[in-house]
Amino acid sequence: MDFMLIIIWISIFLGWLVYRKFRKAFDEYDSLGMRYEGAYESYKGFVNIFLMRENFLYAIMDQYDRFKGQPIIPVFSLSQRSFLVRDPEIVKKITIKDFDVFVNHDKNFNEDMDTMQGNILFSLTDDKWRNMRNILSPIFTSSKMKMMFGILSDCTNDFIEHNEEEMRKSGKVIMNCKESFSRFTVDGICSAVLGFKGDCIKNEDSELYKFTKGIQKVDTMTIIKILLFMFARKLYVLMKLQITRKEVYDFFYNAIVKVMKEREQNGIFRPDVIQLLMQAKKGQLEIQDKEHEVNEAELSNFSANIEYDVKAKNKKLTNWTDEHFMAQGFIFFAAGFDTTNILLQVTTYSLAKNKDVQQKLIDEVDEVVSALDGSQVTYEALHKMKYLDMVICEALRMWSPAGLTNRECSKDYDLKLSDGNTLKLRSGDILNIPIYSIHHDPKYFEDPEKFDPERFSDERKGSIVDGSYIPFGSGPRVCIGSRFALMEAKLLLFNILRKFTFEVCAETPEKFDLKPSFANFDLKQPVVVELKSRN
Ligand code: HEM
Repeated sequence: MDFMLIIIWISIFLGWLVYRKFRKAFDEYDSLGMRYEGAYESYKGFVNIFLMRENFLYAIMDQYDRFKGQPIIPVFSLSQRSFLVRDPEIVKKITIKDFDVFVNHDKNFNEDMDTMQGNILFSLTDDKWRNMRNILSPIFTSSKMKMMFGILSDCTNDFIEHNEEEMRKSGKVIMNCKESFSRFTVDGICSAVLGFKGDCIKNEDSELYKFTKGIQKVDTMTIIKILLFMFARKLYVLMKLQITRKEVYDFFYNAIVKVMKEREQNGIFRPDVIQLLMQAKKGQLEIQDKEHEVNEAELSNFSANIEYDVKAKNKKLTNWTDEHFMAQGFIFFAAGFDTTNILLQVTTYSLAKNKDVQQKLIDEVDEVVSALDGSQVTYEALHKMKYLDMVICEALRMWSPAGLTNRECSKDYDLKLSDGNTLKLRSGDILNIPIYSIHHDPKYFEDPEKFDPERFSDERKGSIVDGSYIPFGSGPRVCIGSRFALMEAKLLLFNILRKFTFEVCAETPEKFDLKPSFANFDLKQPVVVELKSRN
């Protein structure tokens, strides 16, 4: 038989299998007495995302918009019952008030799927998560951030020197923000987490940079593996498949496990995350009491998160190995460079397009610079900058690099809804929290497509509905790296605006959109701006 014909028959068969799953899932929803999108529309949406015709965040937003007035929508999922949360009250309930019922993220991404990704903090569950979160939390307190501030300042200086050099050579700098900021964030995360200088900013041909670009690449092979895991899990496990490619695993094994051993043997100390992981592993790292209180300097930070106290119920439960700590190093690295890179891109674009906002920010930068009297900006001075925080908050609202998170329900639970109904949740149900959609809902943010940092001014921020602004998630499971990301982005923006302005140029896109993808937040058109010297 013709090879093409076989492929067509296999595709039809797989399509039918998927459709059958949809039908089965929706038969379940009929008893709930709620409106939901029919099997055919959901199937179409799912296929569009998987064939990379649309970005998943836009598809979710479409669904979110079609069900105005409904606090929660039953949605299709391949494995268990799944819902899309539309009401910030529910967000608060499941992430904070009744956190103990909703401790875990969707458990689908587990050790069976990938030994490394299944052990990252995001994937760990129940007491294992509690225990690891407790171990890791001290790494991200303000005192440790201050320790890493110097490391990041060095990377910032490299960035500025590199662009000044470019300006001297060519008279102007047309900056491809994705490229430039990802070189900066790889250098930053490399020095802060892995403890070695990446040199990606200054070395155009950096091998490390080429390698890191491929770390999170979702290629056809990865999609096939994910589908196989979803539809034929036993076969996937039998074939010993992994999502993380071997070269990525080996890189982190050498950079973390081997380095930890070397440092241990030779008594080497460096002020980086590996060192903190080594201390954490031995139980030598604790949050000082005063660090539980919100740091005075951080009170002006609207987007900074408070660390919750989460204690594992069974303290002796875990036998962590070096590989478990390697998984945490990996996620700090992987989560650290892409998210902050996106934040920097969208902020830069918004500043170039909104000259009045940029000028106001430059005025604040200049005020701080004159108070510094020629010295480098400090951690405290940076965190007291209110307008810088407002600008970052608004960029995170409009284009939060993590547009979706979720919680899994762990037992039967009556979810009381604002429309007076009760949704009877079952153990295993997934509640998706569409961060991007909520941030763009005019009910919570008037004129949501307008870039308006004033929403976060002292006068107006009080009117933001609790649970509607969640760029880093919410509750005890909130992003552990938020302080690091904010510090890194603010530090670079401060130092750039000290010397340059961002200008729209011929290559700057008129508007920006997300690239079609089923997992990634990536911009369709590269953000390009001109850097103009302020002298
Ligand atoms: C602008 C930058 C970032 C954004 C917008 C962001 C956003 C998020 C969100 C929305 C979550 C899920 C929270 C929830 O479910 O409630 C999360 C979790 C997480 N993030 Fe981030 N993140 C950023 C940067 C970082 C950085 C720099 C790191 C590490 C250095 C990091 C490490 C993590 C980890 C480990 C988790 C899992 C936490 C847990 O399950 O306990 N993130 N992040």
